[in-house]
Amino acid sequence: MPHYGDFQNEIYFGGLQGHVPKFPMCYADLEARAEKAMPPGVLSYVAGGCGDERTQRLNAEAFNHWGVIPRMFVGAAKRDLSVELFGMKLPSPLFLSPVGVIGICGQDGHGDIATARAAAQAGVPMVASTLMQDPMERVAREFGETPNFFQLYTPTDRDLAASLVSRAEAAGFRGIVVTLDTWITGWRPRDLTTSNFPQLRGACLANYFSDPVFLKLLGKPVEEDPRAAVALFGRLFGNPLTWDDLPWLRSLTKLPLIFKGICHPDDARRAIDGGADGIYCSNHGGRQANGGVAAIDMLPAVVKAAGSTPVLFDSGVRSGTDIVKALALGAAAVGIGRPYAYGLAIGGVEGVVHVIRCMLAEADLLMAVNGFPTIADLRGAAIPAVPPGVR
Ligand SMILES: Cc1cc2nc3c(=O)[nH]c(=O)nc-3n(C[C@H](O)[C@H](O)[C@H](O)COP(=O)(O)O)c2cc1C
Ligand SMILES: O=C(O)C(=O)c1ccccc1
Repeated sequence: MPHYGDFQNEIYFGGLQGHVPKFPMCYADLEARAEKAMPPGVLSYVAGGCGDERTQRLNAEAFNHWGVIPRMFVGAAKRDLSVELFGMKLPSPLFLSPVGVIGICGQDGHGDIATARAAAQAGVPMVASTLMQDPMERVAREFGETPNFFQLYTPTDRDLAASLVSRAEAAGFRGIVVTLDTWITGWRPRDLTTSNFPQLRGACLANYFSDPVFLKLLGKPVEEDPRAAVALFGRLFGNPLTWDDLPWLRSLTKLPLIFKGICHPDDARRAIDGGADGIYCSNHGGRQANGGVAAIDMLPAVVKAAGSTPVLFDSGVRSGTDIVKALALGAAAVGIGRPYAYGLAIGGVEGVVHVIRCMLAEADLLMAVNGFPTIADLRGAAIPAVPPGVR
């Protein structure tokens, strides 16, 4: 079985033939290339976050709070990065987090389709946002063997919510991720400065505009009155859910149901008691609330509270090293948001696959060097980087 880390040999041996990689090899270079490739409005929307973005920065920096101590004489010559999630065997623990403008991050305006193709090629699940530039049924045609998930922004209209979920089931998605932290958007100075919110300009609304319940509520074809259609989206988008809504959400599907945006152990416990199959620990990459704790620092308590229920994680993951740390802190699977959006912007399908390959190669080689042949071996291996008492 080939290892993800073999990508390194491919690059060095390619160098003997005079080749150097076409795409950036680290996050800083990736970001810099994407800044040149993306239209300013899309770039600021993707790159930005809430307030002065201190939580966004802290998400990435806080990985420095944790470290893995290397183990010797393990001989981790063979590694297995596969995980089992909701009864599905995945070749790696990485997934692509939902990005509700991915449809317009690439050069061709069909970024959801490109991402789905990259997911299929790399064997890495895509969590597809409710906000898509092409309808979910079209995007799902690209999935191949890779299981993928549908992320629901629960609209205020319950029939519309039910319709979106049943369409996702029919299209072949393998789980439903309900995002809880974004029924209203956080204060985002970069977008406010330019009065720019892509969805309110009609971008990425294909799942609404193709939905029978939405069209019935609109009462006329979208083409007849596009402004009214966007306005209706604006009115229906955000549902400030409470615990009372949980039984209804659970009743919508028999697929695995995962709640995204959970950072408090009590919320994890209560969601599991209410029938959640998975908990998704995330602070939305610092886009929603500023001034909070870094997501990675909240992961251990959420994992402990979740017990045997799998905990997915994202926010601030920028490298394979970060993936390894999140796994060591108990994540069942680890997501990336901005990194693959930048990959798409600079290289389409190939760019996303490149970002995935770099992340997994680094994670695999780190596990080799540190003596952890499987993810199960990694569990519990991360400790605070500054041991108590030293600070
Ligand atoms: C441009 C952008 C759009 C996003 N759209 C969604 C979305 O539609 N649904 C959702 O649940 N999360 C959304 N997120 C949050 C991501 O799923 C994820 O939590 C976050 O990007 C992780 O942080 P990272 O970007 O630091 O990796 C979005 C993030 C970005 C950057
Ligand atoms: O921008 C976001 O982070 C996001 O998740 C979103 C997507 C659509 C509408 C509002 C917010």
